[in-house]
Amino acid sequence: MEQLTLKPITKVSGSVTLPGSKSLSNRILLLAALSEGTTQVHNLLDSDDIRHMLSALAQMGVEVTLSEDKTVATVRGCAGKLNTPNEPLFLGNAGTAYRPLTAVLAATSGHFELVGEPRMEERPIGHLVDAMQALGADIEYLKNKDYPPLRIAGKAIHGGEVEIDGSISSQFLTALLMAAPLFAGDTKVTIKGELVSKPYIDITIGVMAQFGVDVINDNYQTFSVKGGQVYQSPQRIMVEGDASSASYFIAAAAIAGGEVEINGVGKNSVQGDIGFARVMEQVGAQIDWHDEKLVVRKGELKGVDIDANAIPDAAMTLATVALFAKGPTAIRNIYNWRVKETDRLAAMATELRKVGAEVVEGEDFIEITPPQTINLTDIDTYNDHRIAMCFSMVAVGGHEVIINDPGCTAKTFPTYFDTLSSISV
Ligand SMILES: O=C(O)C1=C[C@@H](OP(=O)(O)O)[C@@H](O)[C@H](O)C1
Ligand SMILES: C=C(OP(=O)(O)O)C(=O)O
Repeated sequence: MEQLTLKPITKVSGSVTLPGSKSLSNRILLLAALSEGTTQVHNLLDSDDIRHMLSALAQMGVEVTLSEDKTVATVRGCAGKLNTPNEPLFLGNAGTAYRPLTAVLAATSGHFELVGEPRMEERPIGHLVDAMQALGADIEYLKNKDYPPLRIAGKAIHGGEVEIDGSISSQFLTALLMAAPLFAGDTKVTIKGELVSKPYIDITIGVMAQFGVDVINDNYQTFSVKGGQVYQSPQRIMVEGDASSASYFIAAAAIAGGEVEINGVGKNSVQGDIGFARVMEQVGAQIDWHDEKLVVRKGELKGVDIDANAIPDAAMTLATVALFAKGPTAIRNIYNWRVKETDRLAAMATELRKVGAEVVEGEDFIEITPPQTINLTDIDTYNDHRIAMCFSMVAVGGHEVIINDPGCTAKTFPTYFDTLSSISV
């Protein structure tokens, strides 16, 4: 296994440009593919999760041309008509590819098998399949009930009233909303349970609007979408920088600044994870907010106690910032960390204890008390890009750390360690 030794970093300073948002990139690619018209997508993320969406679209006959650096894509829309692929669609561990494709393909004529990495087969999808089956979709589990892989016989879906459980992942509702305009009639979706990760629904509704489809959101309880629509290409669309990826540089500057300019997200960001910057202000970071960039400096850091349900990805970064804050940090209402790339609550607790922190791992929370001294250790990353990136904060805090399998950042940020090194002193 590859290992990366990060030497102690005494200061970070300079400027970084964020890669495009994963959440926006995969939503935009799928809607561009389903559209009438050709869409030029700028600042597309080049990472594993996006590659899986691109190869699935190619297998279904969608023409996509990529610039040499793979950040500009020209997508020739198929106006809702996809080909039956010859092989199963392999979607890695990309939730933003697997879940939306499940709903959309169930409403598109053709036969499809959706497969993924072993971990994908442990990530639930039953709430989405239940809702689609209630609408008449023909979706079959190929191994275990409620989990991928799936076989889908696409067919006309009539729409109507449907309930969906929103308590495990917002991606199920995102998927249903993205498919709903393809249904013959109108759809009204009612949420069962408390909807998690709400800001991702705003991203979905925002992107759908850019492709000409309105969603009526009644207080995150019911959502209405008109049927019988074809997405309309906006012709040119720009992917904002990735706000979850920004979290590592915000944290690094707060711990070891220097001054770091982070280009690509700012006060106008459409991504909920920009909320991490507000949390870091509470922790003690000094942040200047611009329209499309943040400038972050170090501060006196103190532990906070937050409900992180709205920012599940960026909140992981707070767990390693906690190592360098005064007093304990609590991150609450994050049960669904357990069903992501790995069981992130268990993995974070284990690795934080290895560096010396005192950790309480609850069913849906984690409390971290910083250690007196940081142990030199290697960090297991569980094929989870965010664990690898989060634990680079140990080096940023002035302590050598060894990251096992650093290549796992390829899921969303293949150049992460080079970018961190470019601002490290
Ligand atoms: O819709 C999206 O783009 C995402 C939603 C979130 O998942 P959950 O809704 O499962 O929390 C987030 O963790 C994931 O990285 C991306
Ligand atoms: C949870 C994540 O990914 P996915 O889109 O596969 O759910 C993530 O990127 O942290």
